[in-house]
Formats: sequence, C-alpha cells, structure tokens
Amino acid sequence: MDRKLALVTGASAGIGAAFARIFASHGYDVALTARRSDRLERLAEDIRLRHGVETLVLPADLARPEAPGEILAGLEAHGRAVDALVNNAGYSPGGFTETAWEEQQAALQVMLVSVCELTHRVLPRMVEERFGRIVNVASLAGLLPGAAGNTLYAATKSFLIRFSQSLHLENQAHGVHVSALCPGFTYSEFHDVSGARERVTAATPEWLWQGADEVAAVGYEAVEAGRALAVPGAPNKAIAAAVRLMPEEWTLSLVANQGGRFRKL
Ligand SMILES: NC(=O)C1=CN([C@@H]2O[C@H](COP(=O)(O)OP(=O)(O)OC[C@H]3O[C@@H](n4cnc5c(N)ncnc54)[C@H](OP(=O)(O)O)[C@@H]3O)[C@@H](O)[C@H]2O)C=CC1
Ligand SMILES: N[C@@H](C=O)C(=O)O
Repeated sequence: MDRKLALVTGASAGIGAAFARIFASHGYDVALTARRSDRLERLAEDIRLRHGVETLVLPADLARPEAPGEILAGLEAHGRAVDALVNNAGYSPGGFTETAWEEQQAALQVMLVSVCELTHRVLPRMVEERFGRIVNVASLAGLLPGAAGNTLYAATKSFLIRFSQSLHLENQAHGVHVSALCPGFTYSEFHDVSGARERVTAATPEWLWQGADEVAAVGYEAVEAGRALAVPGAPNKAIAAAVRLMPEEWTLSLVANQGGRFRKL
C-alpha cells in the first residue's frame, strides 16, 4: 500500500470530520472513528468519491478503556498502520461537582487516557519509519484557568498542550511532528452537546467564531510544518498572546468575571 493512513478520532462531526477531509485531500487514506457509525459511513463514502482514497470506518466509544486497542487491532486486521493520528474526540463534561464522578471519569478516558494510549501505541512505528504526524486537539481554554463549571475540560486541554510540546521535543529529530491545536469558538456540534449554545451565542460576537474546516486546516499546516502549538484565527492568537503577558491574578479575575457567560450552569 503506497498511501499513508491518517486515523481521526471524533470524525463523525465538526473539527474531526474536517480533519478527515483535509488529510484525504492531501492523499492520505483515512480511518474514521467515533460512536455514530452512520455518520462515519456517510463521511467515508463522500471522501472516497471526492478524493479517491481508501476509507476505513471503525466505530468505537472512547470512554471504554478497551477502545484504543480495539481500533488499532481493527486497522491491523486490514493490514494498516497509523502514519498520522488526530486525537480530536472531545466534549465538555459539565461542572465538576454538579455531575456524577462516572461522567467526569468517562471524559478523562475520552480526552486524556485514550489520547495517551493511542499515541503511545502508534509512536514507536512512526519513529522507526522516520515519519509521523500527531495532532492533539486541545483548546484556547487550555491556555487559561478553567472557568467554574469547566474545570476538568480546561485541565485536560492544558495537559494536551504540555503533552504535545514534550512529544514534539522528543520526536522531531525522528521525523515525527506533534502539534497541539488550540481552537477558540468553532461552529460544530460542541455547544449543542454541552447545552450551552444559546448562552454562548448571546455572549460572543460572530467575528470570534470560525468554521471547522478553517480550524482543521490550521492544524494540518502546523503539524506539516512541525510547529508544536497552533492557535487558529487572529482574535484567538491575540487572546493567547495577552494571556501569556498578563499576571496570573489578572487572568484569574478575568476568568472569574467573564467565564460564567460561556458555560451552561
Ligand atoms: N467547537 C469548539 O468551540 C471547540 C472545540 N474544541 C475541541 O475540538 C474537538 C472536536 O470538537 P467539535 O468538533 O467542536 O465538537 P463536535 O461535538 O462537533 O464533535 C465531537 C466529536 O467527538 C466524538 N466523541 C464524543 N464523545 C465520544 C466518545 N465517547 N467516543 C468516541 N467519540 C466521541 C463525537 O462523535 P460521536 O458522538 O459520534 O461519538 C464527535 O465526532 C474536541 O476535542 C473539543 O474539545 C476546542 C476548542 C473549541
Ligand atoms: N471554546 C470551547 C471549548 O473549547 C468552549 O466554548 O468551551
């Protein structure tokens, strides 16, 4: 098989579906995973028709600890290995104290443990092949303290940023590029799933929002170029730069005053 393969998690919607299309448009075969297999099948067919690449659909619930191993075993059964990995699946699990531990634990499994496991399992071959691309979809929220009600979400995204930066340093000499992508407000199903759509729409101007294709394109370019961190969009870049320069107490009081506008509680 000549073409490289990109595995995209959370490919049934939003930024993940956009990543699958972008990798396919650059000649990658794509393996799509998420829970909604009907969505994945439709996207797979569309990508096959548009780009003429091979598509594999591997439905899985990443909240199940067995899922990463099963996804990679599914690929192996097709004789395929991962050349590019996009750890994208994610959602906001809601307030830390307001939701059951099981829900917070599931979010940790989806957005953190499965990311580490998939990465850990695919990296050795990438290093051996002297080629690999890994994008971890973090968030602008990972560069800030989490607003009350967004505690674990922001913390997992902070983790992903540092995790990606370390992997970038460890692996760039081996031809393996690792990037953390930090989107701001992005049109997708994210805010419908979290139940915050109305509140967030009312609290934010339209110019702060980006399309999923635009955001994924920035992620693709960053990982190709070997940049460890990518913030899509000028307004988000300005926010990220301001946060870097501000004293920590200012950031905390900014989040304390404004954070409630963007969450469901
Ligand atoms: N939209 C935004 O404003 C921002 C989003 N992000 C991040 O971008 C990433 C993609 O989100 P986005 O596209 O916006 O949101 P969407 O809700 O549109 O997509 C989320 C994807 O994650 C998948 N997913 C959720 N739970 C699971 C699970 N248990 N197992 C497997 N897959 C799962 C969903 O698939 P399915 O339901 O079929 O399983 C879906 O494909 C997330 O990590 C999010 O945190 C970061 C910053 C801003
Ligand atoms: N920007 C989103 C997440 O990363 C949000 O609205 O919380």
